Amino acid sequence: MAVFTEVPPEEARALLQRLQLGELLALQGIVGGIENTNYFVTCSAGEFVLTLFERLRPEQLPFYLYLMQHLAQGGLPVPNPRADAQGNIVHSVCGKPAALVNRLPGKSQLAPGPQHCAAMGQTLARLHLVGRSFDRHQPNLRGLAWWNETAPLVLPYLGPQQADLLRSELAYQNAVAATADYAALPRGPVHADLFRDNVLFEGEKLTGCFDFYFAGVDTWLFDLAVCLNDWCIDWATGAHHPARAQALLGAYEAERKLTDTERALLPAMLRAGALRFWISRLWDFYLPREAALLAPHDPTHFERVLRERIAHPLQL
Ligand SMILES: Nc1ncnc2c1ncn2[C@@H]1O[C@H](COP(=O)(O)OP(=O)(O)OP(=O)(O)O)[C@@H](O)[C@H]1O
Ligand SMILES: N[C@@H](CCO)C(=O)O
Repeated sequence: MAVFTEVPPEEARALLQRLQLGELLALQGIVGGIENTNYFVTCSAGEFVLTLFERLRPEQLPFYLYLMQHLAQGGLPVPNPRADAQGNIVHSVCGKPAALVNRLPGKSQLAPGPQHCAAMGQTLARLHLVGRSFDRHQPNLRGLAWWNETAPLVLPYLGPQQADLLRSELAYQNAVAATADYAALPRGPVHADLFRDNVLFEGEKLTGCFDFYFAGVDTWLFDLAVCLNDWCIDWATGAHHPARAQALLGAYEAERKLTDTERALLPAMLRAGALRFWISRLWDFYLPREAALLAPHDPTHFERVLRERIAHPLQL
């Protein structure tokens, strides 16, 4: 359970009052996530999700919250943060920065078929296109600079083969990032963590994308690679699942065609997407915070995915 901070009902009531959302009817801690404290809040005005930010600094939050608002206003099924009478969307609860967003309907589809992947591809392309008119800027804080900083912290815990892979892949990604082709990739606000457990469906209809707290400005191709690495693989081996990958890419390209440079760099970005989550999972596993100990994600999964991406680059 990832409730790092217990929220007493009085604190939730005070927030609802500030936001003019009526009476508190129920407050329930959400078991699941590993980054933030989350509660479902039921009140007279409806159902909401309260998030207390445990790691992010208050000055980093407006980018995420205004991006969600921008995307929601652009017609995407994204939670829309509630503002107080002064227009503030970053609140304070139990001394932590916090946000209250509408609860989206639906359930995560953890065993998606091609139809779900197509819905994901279409929504991802729309998210990129609607994001073009968002005027705030914050880099992807889990990008190359963070990989370079964090790899030395986890290397001491790895065996020699893992350490070799981590060092050589990091060197490869630094080299890719220095090329003119990489600099030419289209970019904008990206979600950067759009895994199956951050998306909701009712049947085959995609009804929600949430957890924008790793979003940032980065290449659209990186975002696409993160999705392909989670939605379109054989979960046991990490190998590509061709039918699902085709469905996701086809639906994405029906909204926005990939450039030739993007097509050429997709195999490298698939490796980058695997490396990013291998490093963050190693970091959470070997250098955990207290509550994160309860449900660390398996780092070896992304080691496998990375080895697969290197051994069998995706042919478009
Ligand atoms: N707006 C929303 N509408 C419906 N359910 C939501 C919403 N936001 C969060 N949830 C629920 O809360 C759970 C945890 O949220 P979230 O994934 O954002 O937490 P986190 O700690 O940031 O997680 P992660 O480990 O994925 O980074 C989700 O799995 C989902 O069930
Ligand atoms: N999606 C991440 C967790 C952080 O959101 C992972 O699976 O490692």
